[in-house]
Amino acid sequence: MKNRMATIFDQIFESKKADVDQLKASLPIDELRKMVKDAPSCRDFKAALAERECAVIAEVKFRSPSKGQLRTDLDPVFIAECYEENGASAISVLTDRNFFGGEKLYLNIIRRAVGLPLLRKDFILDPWQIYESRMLGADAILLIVAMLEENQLKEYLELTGTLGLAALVEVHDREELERALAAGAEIIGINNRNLKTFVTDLNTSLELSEAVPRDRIVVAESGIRTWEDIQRLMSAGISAFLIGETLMTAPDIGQKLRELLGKEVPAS
Ligand SMILES: O=C(O)c1ccccc1NCC(=O)[C@H](O)[C@H](O)COP(=O)(O)O
Repeated sequence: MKNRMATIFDQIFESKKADVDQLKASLPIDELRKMVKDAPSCRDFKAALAERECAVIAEVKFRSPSKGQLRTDLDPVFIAECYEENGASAISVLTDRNFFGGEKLYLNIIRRAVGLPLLRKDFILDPWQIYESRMLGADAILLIVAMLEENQLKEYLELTGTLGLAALVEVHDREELERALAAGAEIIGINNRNLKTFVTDLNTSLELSEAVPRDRIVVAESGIRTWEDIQRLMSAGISAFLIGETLMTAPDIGQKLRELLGKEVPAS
């Protein structure tokens, strides 16, 4: 990982690396590579974002490092169906168990229940996980610039494309954005969450999106709570939004999603 001040990513990196090392020992990458050949084709994540004026990637996320447990009724399929019925463009599925209460199995069961493209939200440190994502039923993966060296980012982006997956390349600041653009990222996620304080600030997306060429898709990530937030981001030309906590903590998930899409006025 690149040299910088310690953040939550350092803890996640150590834990993830230990998991991946164990997995690689039990299933060598060459075996996994052979298995991928029989995987069904991917749903088009990028097109799903591009075709709407306001595209929400709705996240299935039961726990977070910043807020702890978000929801106790753990029914990922019910939540995904609710997202699809109420206008989501894609679904983000947390598969990290240790920090986010996710499961890899969720990708498989959600894929069988809905027709939307699925983003595997995890911490990718090794090509093994990219092949694994394809096997698990993901249509797109998250590549976090802060967790990857320059050559890794390029290599992983290339492999992602070769396997038919899309990549959401996540940045937190100007320097990471430049690295993402130089690596050829087509979908740039701008994360509004400060990794040291966990405070979210939509100005991060507003400011950094100005430096993204118009032929790339910008996804504003984290801390989006209202239709007004979305309108503010849309006025800066952003048209895709990754939303977890606001949906997962809502008493009526479907209603909250319709509100975020401007299809329903919030109850006062
Ligand atoms: O969600 C967290 O607390 C968190 C902490 C540290 C690293 C990453 C974290 N979240 C990952 C995400 O990118 C969010 O799940 C995603 O952008 C949705 O954010 P939100 O709508 O604020 O749940």
